[in-house]
Amino acid sequence: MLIHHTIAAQRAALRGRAPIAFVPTMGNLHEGHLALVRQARAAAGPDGQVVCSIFVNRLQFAPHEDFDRYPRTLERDCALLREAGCDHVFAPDEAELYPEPQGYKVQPPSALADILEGHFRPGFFTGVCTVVAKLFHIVQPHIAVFGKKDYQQLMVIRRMVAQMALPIEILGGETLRNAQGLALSSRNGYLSDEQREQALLLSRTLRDMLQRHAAGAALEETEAWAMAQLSAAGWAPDYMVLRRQHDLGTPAAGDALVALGAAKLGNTRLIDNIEGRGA
Ligand SMILES: Nc1ncnc2c1ncn2[C@@H]1O[C@H](COP(=O)(O)OP(=O)(O)OP(=O)(O)O)[C@@H](O)[C@H]1O
Ligand SMILES: CC(C)(CO)[C@@H](O)C(=O)[O-]
Ligand code: BAL
Repeated sequence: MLIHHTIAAQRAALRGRAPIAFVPTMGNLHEGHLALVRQARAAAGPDGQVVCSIFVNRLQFAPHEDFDRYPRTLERDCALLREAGCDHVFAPDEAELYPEPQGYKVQPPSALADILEGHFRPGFFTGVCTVVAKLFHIVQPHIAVFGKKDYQQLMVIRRMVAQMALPIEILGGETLRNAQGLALSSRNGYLSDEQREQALLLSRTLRDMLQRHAAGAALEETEAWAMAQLSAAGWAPDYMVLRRQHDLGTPAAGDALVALGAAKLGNTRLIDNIEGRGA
């Protein structure tokens, strides 16, 4: 496995073997990331190349968010990636990826990017699309793998690739959870032991939302119930909603559903989602 800190070195190293399968991350890797890398390895095949990028992208963080304290653990990450079958780690610093202020940006359509995560993190998806587009230009992958844990992000990237006619197949990776159901996330590292137990409420409530709705509860009633559950347990929920899987619009009868939620537990903001089928 090779580690590259410059765009030139990454580009030069990738000449030759195809297909290239790419997993973009912000580092501080856990089993969820490694599952995406294994998925990329399987998709690339023994003759292809797997690239994982590690870059904490300032553009997608608001000034009050956790950019500065986001964990940077490159050495440990590289050891895990080697084990998981990665061929190249692309780990540029900010001066390499943004040598001048990034004035050219990729702005996704409002209908998809200004709802849910984008509503509570204004500009987030512009930051994500800009860095992902730039990484795509550098790595030029044939395949890229994104986790379903960031459900809306996966959808935004799929639409970007389709509308921009990028020759990249986007694969979605299932959300890895711990034994109790908590979605693995780098930000779980901010939680105390007690908060880790409390954090289970997020996935449980999402699951309960799907069940309640399937049993006949109205959409608004189910969403209000979920918000109240979290608030009563001391969380500050941003949203707890049922949407249709296809485009995150308001579901109609028979649509395949996804329950999505984001909430703060103490100072830590967690997101999760669970796919299901409605009444
Ligand atoms: N539990 C998980 N299972 C599968 N994929 C995941 C999981 N957590 C994150 N990913 C995916 O890994 C990729 C990189 O995500 P990122 O580095 O932001 O990790 P993260 O754990 O989601 O961090 P954060 O706590 O910042 O949300 C994304 O495509 C994301 O959806
Ligand atoms: C896709 C990504 C690496 C872009 O910075 C980030 O949003 C993430 O880790 O999900
Ligand atoms: N996992 C999505 C990246 C972020 O929260 O900034």
